[in-house]
Amino acid sequence: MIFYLNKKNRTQELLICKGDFELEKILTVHHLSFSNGPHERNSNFETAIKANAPVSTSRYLKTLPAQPSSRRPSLDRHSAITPDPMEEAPISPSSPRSPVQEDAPMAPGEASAQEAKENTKQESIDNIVQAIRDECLVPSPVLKGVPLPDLSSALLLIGRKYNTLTEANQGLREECEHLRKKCAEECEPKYDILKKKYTDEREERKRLYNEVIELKGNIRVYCRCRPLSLEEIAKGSSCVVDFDPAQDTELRIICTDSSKKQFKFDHIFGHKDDQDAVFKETLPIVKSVLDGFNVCIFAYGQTGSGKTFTMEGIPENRGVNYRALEELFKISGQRSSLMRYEFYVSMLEVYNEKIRDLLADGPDQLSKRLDIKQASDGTQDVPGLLEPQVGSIDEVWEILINGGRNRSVGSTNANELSSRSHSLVRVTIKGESFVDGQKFTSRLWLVDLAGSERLGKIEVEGERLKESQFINKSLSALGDVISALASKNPHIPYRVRGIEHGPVRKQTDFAESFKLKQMADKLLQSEKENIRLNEGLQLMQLKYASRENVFKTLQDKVFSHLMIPKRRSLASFTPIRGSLGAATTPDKSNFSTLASSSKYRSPSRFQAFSKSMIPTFSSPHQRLRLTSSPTNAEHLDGAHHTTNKLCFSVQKRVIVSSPARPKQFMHQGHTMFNQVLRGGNLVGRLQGTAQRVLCKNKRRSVI
Ligand SMILES: Nc1ncnc2c1ncn2[C@@H]1O[C@H](COP(=O)(O)OP(=O)(O)OP(=O)(O)O)[C@@H](O)[C@H]1O
Repeated sequence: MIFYLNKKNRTQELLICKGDFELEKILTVHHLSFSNGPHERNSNFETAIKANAPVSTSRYLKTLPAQPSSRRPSLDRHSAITPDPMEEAPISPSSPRSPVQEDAPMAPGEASAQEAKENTKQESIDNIVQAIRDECLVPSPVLKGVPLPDLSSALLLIGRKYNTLTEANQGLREECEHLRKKCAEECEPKYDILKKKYTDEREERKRLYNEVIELKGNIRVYCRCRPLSLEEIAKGSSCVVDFDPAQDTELRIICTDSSKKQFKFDHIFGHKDDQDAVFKETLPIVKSVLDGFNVCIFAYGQTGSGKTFTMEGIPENRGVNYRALEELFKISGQRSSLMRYEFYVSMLEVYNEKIRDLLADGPDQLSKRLDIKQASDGTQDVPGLLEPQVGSIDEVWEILINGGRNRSVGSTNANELSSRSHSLVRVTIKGESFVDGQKFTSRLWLVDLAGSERLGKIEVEGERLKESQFINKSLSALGDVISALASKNPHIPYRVRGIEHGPVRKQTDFAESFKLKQMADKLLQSEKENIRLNEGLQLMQLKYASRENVFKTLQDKVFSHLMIPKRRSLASFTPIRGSLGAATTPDKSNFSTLASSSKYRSPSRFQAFSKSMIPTFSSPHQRLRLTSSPTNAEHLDGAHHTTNKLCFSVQKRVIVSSPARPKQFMHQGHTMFNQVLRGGNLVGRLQGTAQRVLCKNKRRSVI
């Protein structure tokens, strides 16, 4: 061991080297004085080292190197510990000779041996220095410039560098602490604001996303036309799809009778569109899973149309499943400072109406029957389904490959590797926000359905036939479900009525929806018309009520007029029988009977009598028309002039010649009218209208 001192101010550093010059550690020694001789120095060393580190001081002192003068550390005056000539020789075999030994005369052989030893020593020192340089604790460029033999200077430089760095480090620590405090003081309120902004922004993004989805329709349908296979080309088959790339939402299928059937989709991919183009369209909806939305993407179509190619793809041209998961991992990496995500993958297939776990190991596990159960939160689950956690896309790919191997496929004449089951990949995502601690679990379903098959065309039998029947049955059930969901049918023919689906159904026939819209418009129109007619009717009723009232008042007046001042003249009065439209001849004998009877004197009796004699009219209009009609006039002229006159006089009094009366009638009529209004619970608007009608009626009467 070698000790060197690097003294700085009142703090000194003890550089402890292992072996020859390999720096082992640096100890800080406080208030160490070396000025009073070696003994004191030794004891000071011991004290200092004891105070700083659990090391054996005597051992250190004994191994203090006695270097040749030429190589003795030329420490500066502050850092020098010169070896004590009184000390015993170093124990270390590698230590150089002591200064005492250096002065003794040597034999020539001994000298050359000594020289060889020195050279070896020098070599080892060089190696050590080189090692220090290479693995230097302080790789200082200054140190690299130090000449090799000047080890003490090198160590000194290391020490100095160390001190400087320690000071700098301390300074940086303090500065860092200061900045941290300042940052906490200044940024905490800003952080809260930012956090709130972030939360609001996220909510807004969710809301907008929902709106977009709503506008576009939750169910989006894309169509992909695969290119003709080599086999089809060889057979001379031609493409039955008529598709204009400029109009990427409309597609026509050429039927066998050359007629065309038109279909509409959200987007149509032609045979030149690759896997990437297809995936890009699904990307926004896939991304939404990371915001907590449940998503299902499924491929549906006839056998051999390219469903498995689209969903699974091939290793050199991977499909939606792989790309979706790759994207999810990518985005989760980008959001790693804000969110923590966990991914779990399951794979299952529905084969002949049985659920099989495709990730199960061995035939026993694979044949284990699984069921769909409704969870307490209303979601559906398959208890017992394996759901390994995945941390990277490579793990996912491995799982997809393994699961795919377990899938039931068979050969039909429509597709050599036809899927005989519906395959489902379920990705469960558990997310947690670092900002507000919000947690969610969402699911992405990637479904490759078995192809619909025309049994006559694919000519299957036995097991394949059974499979085909199951496939077609389940697809038809799915068709019913989708149809019911899309048309908002109250009865959904499967369990899951909680599904939210968008208001827009892209696959809808537009002509049909236009028809429906027209019908709805008509209905609305007729409802409006109905309301208008009802209002008219009420108005008419009011009119009628008010006129009836006027008529009643007139009638009363007529009879009171007849009864009191004209009693005598009534002797010549013959009541009119029957309707005025066919007015009867006045009958004097009747009147005589009436005049002599006691009934005559009683106004009420008279009223009863007159009511029976004077025809009633369905409306005041009718009465007015009647009294002034020429037919009536015919009956009222000649011998019955008095009666006629009376009639006219009544009319004249009431309607023409009595200016005070109409006002009074109007008041009475008004009061009655209000009563009618109240009785009929009619509103002020009608009241106003009716009042106008009443006045109008009155005016007409006066005229
Ligand atoms: N877009 C495409 N480009 C090139 N080849 C395709 C494309 N789509 C499908 N193919 C090829 O057509 C063949 C049938 O496709 P695939 O097996 O995916 O059909 P499928 O609809 O899944 O049939 P099934 O319902 O019987 O399982 C495969 O050989 C596939 O590689």
